Amino acid sequence: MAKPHVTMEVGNDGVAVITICNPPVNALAIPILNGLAEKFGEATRRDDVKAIVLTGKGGRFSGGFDINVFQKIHETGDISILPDVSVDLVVNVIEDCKKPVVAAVEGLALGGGLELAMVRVFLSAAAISVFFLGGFAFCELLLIAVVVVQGCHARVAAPKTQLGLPELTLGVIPGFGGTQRLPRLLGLQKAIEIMLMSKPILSEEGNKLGLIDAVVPSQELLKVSRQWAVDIADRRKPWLRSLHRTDKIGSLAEAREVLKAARLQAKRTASNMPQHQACLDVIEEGIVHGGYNGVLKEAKVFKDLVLTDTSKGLVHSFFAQRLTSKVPNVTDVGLKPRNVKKVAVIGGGLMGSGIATALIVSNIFVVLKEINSEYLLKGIRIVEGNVRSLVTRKKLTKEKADKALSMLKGVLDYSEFKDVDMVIEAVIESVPLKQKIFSEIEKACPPHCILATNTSTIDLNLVGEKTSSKDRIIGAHFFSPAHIMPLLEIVRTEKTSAQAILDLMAVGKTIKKVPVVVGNCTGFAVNRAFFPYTQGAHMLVNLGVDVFRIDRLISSFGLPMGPFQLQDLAGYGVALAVGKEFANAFPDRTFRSPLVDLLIKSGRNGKNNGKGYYIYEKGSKPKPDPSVLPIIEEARRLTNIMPNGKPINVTDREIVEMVLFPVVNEACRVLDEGVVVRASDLDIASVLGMSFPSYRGGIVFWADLVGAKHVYDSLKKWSQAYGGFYKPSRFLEERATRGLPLSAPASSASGSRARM
Ligand SMILES: C[C@H](O)CC(=O)SCCNC(=O)CCNC(=O)[C@H](O)C(C)(C)COP(=O)(O)OP(=O)(O)OC[C@H]1O[C@@H](n2cnc3c(N)ncnc32)[C@H](O)[C@@H]1OP(=O)(O)O
Repeated sequence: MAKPHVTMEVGNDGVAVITICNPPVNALAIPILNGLAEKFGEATRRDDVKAIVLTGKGGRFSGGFDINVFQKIHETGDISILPDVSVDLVVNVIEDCKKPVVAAVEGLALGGGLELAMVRVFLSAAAISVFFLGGFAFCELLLIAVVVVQGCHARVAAPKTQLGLPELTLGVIPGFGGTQRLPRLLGLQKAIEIMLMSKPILSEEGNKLGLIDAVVPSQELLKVSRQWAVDIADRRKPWLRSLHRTDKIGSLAEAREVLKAARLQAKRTASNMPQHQACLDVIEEGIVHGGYNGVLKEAKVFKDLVLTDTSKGLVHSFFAQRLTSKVPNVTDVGLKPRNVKKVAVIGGGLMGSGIATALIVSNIFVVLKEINSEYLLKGIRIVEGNVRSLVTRKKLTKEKADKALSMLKGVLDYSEFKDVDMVIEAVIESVPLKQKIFSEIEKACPPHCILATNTSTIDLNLVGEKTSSKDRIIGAHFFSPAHIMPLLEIVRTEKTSAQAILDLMAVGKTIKKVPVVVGNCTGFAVNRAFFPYTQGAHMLVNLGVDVFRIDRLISSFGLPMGPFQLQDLAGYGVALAVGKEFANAFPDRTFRSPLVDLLIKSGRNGKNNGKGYYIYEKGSKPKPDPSVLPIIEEARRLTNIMPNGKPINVTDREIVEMVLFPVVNEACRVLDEGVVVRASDLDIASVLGMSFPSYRGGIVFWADLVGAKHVYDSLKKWSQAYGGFYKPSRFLEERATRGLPLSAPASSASGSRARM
């Protein structure tokens, strides 16, 4: 593959077309920034160049600054590798260039990519200044506010080009001046929305808002951009005169109101992430003290944020998610995914209907099978409801919803199965029933058909025991609600063929899930690692800690709700069934709490009947129910584990750790047994399947930030005080004593047993 580079071609029209070449997304890697500086310098100097068009190769303008650089900083702690001179040279040279520059934007212009394209609008004239941050020199652009704009500028875009500043999703803020320019171009409200929600807009909307000058068909993009550049150079099109624009920002008082509302919103939705408030501070600086000061503050804050744990976690999550699509011996052996056009889903309950919904909205034809017309009708109604709710939430247009529903066919027998490419069984968790279904579908389906089960606990070898198609048997473990939750665990046995895995991965991507390939064990990767989560919480309650305090602390840590509210939401039946499954599989480390049984006996079933740990009333938030306290007391009396009969005294931090370290401990076993290909797969699975906060990077990444030694020492101390539930695993002990991160590959630690 060619190294990242920048090309320049000068045409007879006097236009130099400068092209960023760094597939697949033309990330602004350091060689690209250097290349841009060089080519802009050359174009500025050459007499035969009168205008410049900046574009990206391969139909994508640029996906922004190279995120690998952030990762390197996180690994080494060396912030000096952040480009200073090169970035500045680029900006400075582009800025200083006295020739018109037109950005020809296609596909996407994100982050630094969009900021490059925006440069000329806001910046009028530039000079370089050097200032010092934390001991190293950082060249930065100074805007001279009083100089009338000499440059000119335009952005021409192809239809449906994505324009956005998603830097906050990486724990930083826009760092090439985006915090200052976007509000001036789009107005404060819209710019804040784009930055804080990291939500791109399309070129059509950008055109309406004034960010894009023209939207033209892709095949005409370069031609029109060249002509535009020539027209500006020849003064047929006006030179944009943009001093420090404030026309779209409004008065200071109005701006402050908008910022205040945004701050409140960010406090509610992103309380643990510093980049949101920081971004608003930087925007405010520019509004109150002018764009120049805003740019200076942006540069400083950007560098501070790159070093935060939040940025480390989010950048890790970014790469971890993408790494899941690389599965040794599956994606690297030259196989091609086969086309899956028609899928049969067996079972029209919540899971089956959710899966069917996910498939049809992605244009895959679905045959939904039930055992009788009453159940079938119910299933179809659920699918219709799911699709309608996607329309209500503006995730789907009405036309697409109608098309999706036309791709669903309900059936009561197997006659439609003769040409399906995949079956996904989603019936109740009963081994004999699943075995019967699998031996039937083996006969009813064509020989290439993949036979998948959505079981969340049953051993796949058992499911396929009565078939002779073991290579086609695979787990497709969706998370509820299946049409919304982004994780798809693909469970393989020793016999599942690489082709079947690859095909299911491709289907997963088509239906916009993140497929993570895992091994076959009780609970697979996510449920297995998280089974001690609820038990850890119950252990604490039985040790005398307040239920609502635990929930509050876990929510403040960043999970969407605490373990008890989650139990209310899922229903106690689920809690009991799952608890039993894990107690059978891992009796040595199961804590048996009588609390759920007592709650059921007292007529509670969580959110389902409006009575759980919380009171559920329509239209209001769940309220802690004080009448649950005597039931908890009864549970404590039965377990009798409080030392000297008195509640334990624990800090807030210990509470969070006593719930989550047992999860880390089980995650260690998952790693040790090779259930996941790599630790980062478990990280992303925990984020997407359990809503573990992505800004903490996932369960293993977070544990490594905390430190394996601290996790190990704590668990050891608790296991001595409170028993085997906390006993550190062999893997954790080894990593902690050898000073190795939990995420280090098995080869870094002798004795680890990778089984995949
Ligand atoms: C100073 C500045 O203000 C700071 C910045 O600009 S920070 C960067 C801001 N930009 C972003 O956050 C965009 C990040 N990228 C994305 O959202 C998506 O990759 C995308 C929408 C561009 C493309 O999505 P999609 O087509 O699904 O491809 P996707 O699989 O995600 O990416 C393709 C490859 O490009 C890489 N990539 C994408 N954006 C990248 C970037 N900005 N830097 C480095 N690599 C990047 C991915 O890691 C992946 O690599 P792989 O093939 O080795 O796994």
